[in-house]
Amino acid sequence: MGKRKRILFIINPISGGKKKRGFEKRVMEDLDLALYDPEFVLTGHIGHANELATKAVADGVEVVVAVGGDGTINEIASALNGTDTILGIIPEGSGNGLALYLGIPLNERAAVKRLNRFEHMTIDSGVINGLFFFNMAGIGFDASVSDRFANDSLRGPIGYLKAVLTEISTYKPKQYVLDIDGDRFEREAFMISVANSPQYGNNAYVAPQASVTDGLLDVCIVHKFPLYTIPMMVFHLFNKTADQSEYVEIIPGRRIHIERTYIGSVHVDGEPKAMGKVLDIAVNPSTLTILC
Ligand SMILES: Nc1ncnc2c1ncn2[C@@H]1O[C@H](COP(=O)(O)OP(=O)(O)OP(=O)(O)O)[C@@H](O)[C@H]1O
Repeated sequence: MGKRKRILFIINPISGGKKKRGFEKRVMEDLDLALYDPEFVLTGHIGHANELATKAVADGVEVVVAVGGDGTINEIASALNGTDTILGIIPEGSGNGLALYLGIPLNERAAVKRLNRFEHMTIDSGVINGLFFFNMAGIGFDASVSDRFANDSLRGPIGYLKAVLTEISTYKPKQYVLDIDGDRFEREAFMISVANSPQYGNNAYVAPQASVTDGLLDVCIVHKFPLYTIPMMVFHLFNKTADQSEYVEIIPGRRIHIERTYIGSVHVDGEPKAMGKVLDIAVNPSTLTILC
């Protein structure tokens, strides 16, 4: 038998509103212990997963598994990005955008068993004002939603829905100037998402043509739309046809510069981050290896 691979499970105890009690015991039943030598640790605060993953990389751990949602994945993947350490995902979030896109099962046991295949792929990452993202970053309406969601104790898809419905009745479109690979665009937008993967989470596809391996980010500009078109917009989102909506414009690019008229939240893989009026975004091709 060859040397077993060190695998560290970093568990977010609050993500997705699930407690994850007994997680370690269940993993020990399903993980291939001839292949892996597992360790487990719980996160205690925001940023802790990043600290733990940075240490794991330095210690030569071969696989670090994010047990949580896109925020937990972001913290861990930011530490693994550009290194040889491989990311694993057990989706326990509210949206699970990257996991759903990669086809990782939402069922915990199935996701653990899938780690035993040790099949992996290398994906692109994005960077916005120095912060990495792997799924999606965005400004406007969706950033306001992530701000509201982060400050609400209700997690899970119901928590998201509540944040969306509260925000949609009051949100006003804003002015933006964009430069995408040297082409200038002036737009009034409801929101602008910069997509590495096609979906936010919960199978809501804002940029259906996006790919995590094409060396591009898809800039998805959602224009002001009349309220009566909301059912149609929602249909497009879940039918993977957002690019066919007359209110949606999608422009792929590698280097994106956005100027806005206000400072405030930008969401980075669903987590709100305070940023200024100027946003510089770029894609880094093939930087993160993930078990899938
Ligand atoms: N012990 C903890 N207490 C409070 N917050 C924590 C703790 N550990 C991690 N966090 C923070 O919880 C936040 C939410 O985590 P995560 O994004 O994984 O779940 P989610 O928001 O429910 O799912 P998704 O991003 O898929 O919608 C992250 O910002 C993370 O830093």
